[in-house]
Amino acid sequence: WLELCIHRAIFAPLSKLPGPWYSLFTDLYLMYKEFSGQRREYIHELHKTYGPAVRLGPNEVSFTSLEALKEIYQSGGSGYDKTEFYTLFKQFGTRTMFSTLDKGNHSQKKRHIASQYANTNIMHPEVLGGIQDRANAFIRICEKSKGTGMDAYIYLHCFALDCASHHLFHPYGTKSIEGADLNMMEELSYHDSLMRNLAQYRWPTMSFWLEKVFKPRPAPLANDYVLASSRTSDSGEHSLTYKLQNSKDAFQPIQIAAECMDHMAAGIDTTGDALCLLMYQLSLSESFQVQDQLITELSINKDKAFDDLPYLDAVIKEGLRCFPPIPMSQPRYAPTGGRTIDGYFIPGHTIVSCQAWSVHQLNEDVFIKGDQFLPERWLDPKAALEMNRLFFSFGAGGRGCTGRHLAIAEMKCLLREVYIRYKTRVAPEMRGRMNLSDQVISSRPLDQTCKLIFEPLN
Ligand code: HEM
Repeated sequence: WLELCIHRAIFAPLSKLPGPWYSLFTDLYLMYKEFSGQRREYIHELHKTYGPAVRLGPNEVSFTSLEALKEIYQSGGSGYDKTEFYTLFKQFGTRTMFSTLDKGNHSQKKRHIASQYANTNIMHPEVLGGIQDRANAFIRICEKSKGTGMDAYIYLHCFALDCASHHLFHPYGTKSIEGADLNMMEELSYHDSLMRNLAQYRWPTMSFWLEKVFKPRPAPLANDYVLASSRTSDSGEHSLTYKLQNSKDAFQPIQIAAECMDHMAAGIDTTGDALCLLMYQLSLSESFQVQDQLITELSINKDKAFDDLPYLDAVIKEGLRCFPPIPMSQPRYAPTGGRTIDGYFIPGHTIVSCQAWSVHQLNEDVFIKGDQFLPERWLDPKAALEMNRLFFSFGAGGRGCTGRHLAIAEMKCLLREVYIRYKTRVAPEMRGRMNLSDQVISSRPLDQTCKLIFEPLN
């Protein structure tokens, strides 16, 4: 033990990195922060104290610089391989594109999937029409609320579920906004599986016993729905099911179901939370001026496509920058032989990562007043170019978010339909706390409720 401690303190390459002294010897304190839902903020504070490269434990380092982000996530196209952390995201016992660890297997799967998420496919009437239909359904709920507080958290998550399932299974998408599949949205979004997932990740050899203490999260409605819908033989040509079923026998039925389940889960909380956190911010009195400017842009450009509205684009970008739905570390292994990152030698198999929360706030030369919600910052093309390089809400490189065009189309479509008709403000009876509550990799509003008032314009 003494030898090991001396080695870690003096000779190990990570001893040259800045970080708290105890991180040389143990990651117990990091684990305590993880289990108490404070990992993201803990790492953020460490970066504020120690700078852009911080040792988190004897085998783990976090970075915030552009150089590190490019090296870890974009070098060679897809960056470094994922760690076993992603095993937590297997579906039906199967590795999906997201939970595949190595580059080779990942790019094989991605070859069959990516085209269905390309912007040209998302803009096809079959896909866009589905999003528009769901946005119209959301507006009907706003109309019904008649100026009283409506829980936007619920209906925005329903919107996200309906849009994702439409893209996966068209014409068998859910209709949770109307109430038919509301239980499925609740089953997928209102759960508390942080402890179970973290315990499984940290002590995988004890899985058998952990299963007894932390019961698996049941999702019978979603499982049945996905298993049945992914087997239908008449799904739309632009849906993911169609593409996977016709991918030259590359996917077995259970793999198709697993992939679809993964994308449905990936699409609900991310897009739902992003919209909820953004609409809440817009509904605070301090953002009324932003809201007014958005309303003006929409009202004088009624005939324009949502992609031709620069202020709408800036509002969404700034929302995702300030409140990234995946604000936490995206862990990767340094390749065999080690690499130099940010001027430090990092041995092979060290866990390295960046977290969007810190990347977006601590690069103050690029994100000036980074802790403030200022959509205008995206209107200057030169500044936007710099900021885009550090924009990490969708990850980066070949393993970044496949669904980003779908998510952006959903967000633009919904915000346009809302702010062309309504001004929103926080309902007086709103008691829910909107602070970010960390889950395993994503964060969500702490109390999972957000009451807003939709006041008709004119
Ligand atoms: C605002 C909404 C969204 C955000 C912020 C978001 C963010 C992300 C991020 C950060 C990653 C990379 C995570 C990592 O490497 O650890 C990711 C991956 C992924 N996302 Fe999203 N996502 C969003 C919406 C969606 C939607 C709507 C879908 C599909 C319906 C989707 C499907 C995926 C998939 C399949 C991956 C895995 C990509 C791969 O491994 O190649 N996402 N997303």
